[in-house]
Amino acid sequence: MNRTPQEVWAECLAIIRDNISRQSYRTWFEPLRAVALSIEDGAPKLTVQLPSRFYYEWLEEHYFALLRKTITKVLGPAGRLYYDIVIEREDTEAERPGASMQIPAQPGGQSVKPRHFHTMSPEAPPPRQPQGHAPYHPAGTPPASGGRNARYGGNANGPTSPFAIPGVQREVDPHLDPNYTFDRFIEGDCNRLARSAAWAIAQQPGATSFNPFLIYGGVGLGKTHLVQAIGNYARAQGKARTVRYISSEQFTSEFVRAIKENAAAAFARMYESLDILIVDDVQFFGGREKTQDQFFHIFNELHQQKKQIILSSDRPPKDIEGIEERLLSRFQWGLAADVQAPELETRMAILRRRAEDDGTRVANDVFEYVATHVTSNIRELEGALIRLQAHAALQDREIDLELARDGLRDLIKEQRSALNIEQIQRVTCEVLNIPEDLVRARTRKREVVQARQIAMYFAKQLTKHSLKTIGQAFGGRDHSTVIHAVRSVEDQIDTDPLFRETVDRVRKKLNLQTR
Ligand SMILES: Nc1ncnc2c1ncn2[C@@H]1O[C@H](COP(=O)(O)OP(=O)(O)OP(=O)(O)O)[C@@H](O)[C@H]1O
Repeated sequence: MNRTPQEVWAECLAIIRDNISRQSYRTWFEPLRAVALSIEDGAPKLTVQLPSRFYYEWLEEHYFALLRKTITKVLGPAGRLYYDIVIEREDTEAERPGASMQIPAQPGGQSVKPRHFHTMSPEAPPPRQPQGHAPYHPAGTPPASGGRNARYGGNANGPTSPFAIPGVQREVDPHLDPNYTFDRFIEGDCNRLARSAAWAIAQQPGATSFNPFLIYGGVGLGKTHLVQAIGNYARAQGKARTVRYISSEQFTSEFVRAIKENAAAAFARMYESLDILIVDDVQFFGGREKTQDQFFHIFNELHQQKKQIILSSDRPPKDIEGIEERLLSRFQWGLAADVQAPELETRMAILRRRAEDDGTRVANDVFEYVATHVTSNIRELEGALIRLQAHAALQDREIDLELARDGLRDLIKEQRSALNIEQIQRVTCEVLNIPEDLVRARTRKREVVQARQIAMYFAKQLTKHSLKTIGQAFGGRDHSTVIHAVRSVEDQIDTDPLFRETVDRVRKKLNLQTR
């Protein structure tokens, strides 16, 4: 082979460029570099370097078919494409067994970047979810009696209860929103564990050790989306016949109604017949003893039968109040995974994806502008985009930076007055490039302590919270730790120019949030 990798890749790029928008090309393909061309087992193999794992995931998700077609055209049907992903060093590596790698320092005095070779050939794609949502059809006609799904009803009060319609075989309404799919869920550091576990469960509901699977995290961070994606996927792929998504509040009112209508037994039987039960916001079971008791029995029955239970909560299981110990401990039998506020990169990707799905043209810098300013949660991020779409439609204009500034002025003002400790933690961690949860964790690693102290310093400067409240927000530390942090930051600002520069960068970014 006497062509260079760069020449081959240039040929590929020419094809790719003709097939996608200029903006997508610039974002996703221009930063890629061809690094090797070889023959392996008689097949030509081109290796391109990607700036991060994020690119890899994005390319695989969005451009897999195009890449395969292109490589086949340029290198022939046996041609293969390999990715070489440069992964930024994670400060938590030392704490994660198996995640660290011994890497030689790169020439040129740059900070060491671990390199991780991840190979991917177009012939061997990762498992992918088919597009769309297949309607649920029970296999054949439901059994007349005896089958699990046939066991509804027959109660003295007639067919008023949704669980009891004598003689009628009912299909369980899954209550799933078909838009909540894995395909539409953007993965980032903030949700990686939860997303991976959800994906594994969707392949084999009830058969993994993640049973129950509990996702927890703040408002609007994708818990409902992810738990429903499992249900949608499992149904579409025939991995589960009966799925039901329900919020804990709806479950409670259904139960209350079932009792009133003398249909509690039918209620329980219906839930116990499910292949997958998804209960959202389980924290609202708190204080409802009868409902908890009923749920406890359903839980046990399903778990014993190796049926999948999926739960969500706005806080970790140990912090859920008013729930009986026996139920709480069951919540922790499987896997509890958190979702956190997305980092800038993920916020931008979510916006981009939403705009693409809606077929809205949005200037590239608008994504950055919106994602920089709307940081609280994904629901608000989507709300900001909808607002811009409305402004653009009304004014018959494209969504550019000027329109974004105008359209979001009020929203951003609101955010300004609402700068809170969480935002300060998030921004500080983004600037210092450490995972946000570590500032609330026990770790004493030097860089984490530094980020924690800087965030405490700004929390003291920029919010009206007491030292005690600030300490609490950093993993339950006391007020003296906050005083120490503030002094330490002030001292270092005076004595260490590099440190001062770091603090300034955080301050600038915080100002950006509030401008
Ligand atoms: N990672 C993601 N990728 C794409 N869209 C997302 C992602 N996370 C959340 N969303 C979208 O953000 C919106 C809010 O998400 P969702 O309702 O799942 O949040 P939640 O955590 O369940 O919130 P709540 O606690 O208020 O119920 C939804 O429209 C959802 O599709």
